[in-house]
Amino acid sequence: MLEAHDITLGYRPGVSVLRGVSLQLAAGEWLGLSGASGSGKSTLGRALAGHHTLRSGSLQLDGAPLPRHGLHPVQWLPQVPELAVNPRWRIGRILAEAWTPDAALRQRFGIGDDWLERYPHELSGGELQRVAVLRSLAPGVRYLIADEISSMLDAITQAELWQTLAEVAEQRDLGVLVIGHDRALLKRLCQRRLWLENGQLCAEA
Ligand SMILES: Nc1ncnc2c1ncn2[C@@H]1O[C@H](COP(=O)(O)OP(=O)(O)OP(=O)(O)O)[C@@H](O)[C@H]1O
Repeated sequence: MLEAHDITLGYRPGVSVLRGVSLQLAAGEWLGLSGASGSGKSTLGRALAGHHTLRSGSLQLDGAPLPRHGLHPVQWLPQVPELAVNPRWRIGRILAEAWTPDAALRQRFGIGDDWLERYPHELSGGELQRVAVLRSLAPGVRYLIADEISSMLDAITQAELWQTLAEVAEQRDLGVLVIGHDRALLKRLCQRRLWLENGQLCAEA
């Protein structure tokens, strides 16, 4: 279980983007998160993946603090995959730095063998997003924060990406927090959905 207890954080002194936010995400669960633009969804997603210093509150994985070093068991996947990869590395090296997915899994994500020799700018945004998703699935990763990851994909590629991710998540019992503005998509993917407003979370129907 991934848990946030009463977390508060912000960027500017005296201004908190999140104010006492608590949530629980179980292994194997898909949880949706939406809210108006600027409400703090990405901030919360990055915080869960250990990218922010909290002003107060805590994060726990199975009742213990999250590790400070090594592979983080919670991986944040940003909308813009360029943020997740080194632009000067070829795709093969980008993947290998995280782990070595086998050819069958690469194929399930539609990643061609010839891509491995290319640089990130030599792939489309949607292709690079699939690389970033596969890269995040290293053994030891338990939770994914999918922050608007499919909004730049066409409908068919989007459906294929979610289908593949759902299969892998089920096999590995991964918990997934899906952040997005597309409420129909969140409703389809997630058993439970939350809404972020004024720095606080509430349940969404
Ligand atoms: N690095 C930063 N430095 C300062 N302020 C930031 C930073 N990142 C985000 N903010 C501010 O924090 C608030 C929350 O931003 P965040 O990106 O978390 O919102 P969001 O709900 O994900 O928005 P969107 O739906 O538009 O992606 C916004 O007011 C934003 O301007």
